[in-house]
Amino acid sequence: MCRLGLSTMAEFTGGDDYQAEFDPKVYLERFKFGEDTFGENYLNFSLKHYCKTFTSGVVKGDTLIDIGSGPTIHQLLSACESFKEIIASDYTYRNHQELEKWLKNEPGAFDWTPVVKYVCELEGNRYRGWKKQIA
Ligand SMILES: C[S@@+](CC[C@H](N)C(=O)[O-])C[C@H]1O[C@@H](n2cnc3c(N)ncnc32)[C@H](O)[C@@H]1O
Repeated sequence: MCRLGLSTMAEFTGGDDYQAEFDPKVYLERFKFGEDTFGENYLNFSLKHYCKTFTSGVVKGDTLIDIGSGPTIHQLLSACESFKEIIASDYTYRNHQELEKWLKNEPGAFDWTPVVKYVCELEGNRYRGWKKQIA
């Protein structure tokens, strides 16, 4: 059994701290392939595990609700084929704005193309223009 003491609990970052301090643009820097070693290591690791989890066929259903999506979609890519609907959510308005910008293809939106292509390669190239399916 895992017991969390008060000192451990106090280290969690609260929603208001994210609202005040979390900068989506800075966070997104780590999702640029080929530009940052730490970010690339994290991305490679997490994408491989998301792929393994969702292509296993064990984790699937009608609706997936992602709590604390931040300004990112990488965590949802491999889940697209396993759920009919995916709901991304976050506490901060700046993260909402960043995702909206990407959804609407607005200038300055983060370019997820290299990440999407990498995930498609991991999954055996099942790239089928999935963005068109986003409502
Ligand atoms: C470190 S980011 C993770 C972003 C993304 N899920 C990823 O894997 O890269 C954590 C996110 O959780 C959000 N968050 C923190 N507390 C939350 C809460 N109580 N409800 C919803 N989102 C929350 C923050 O705004 C922040 O965007």
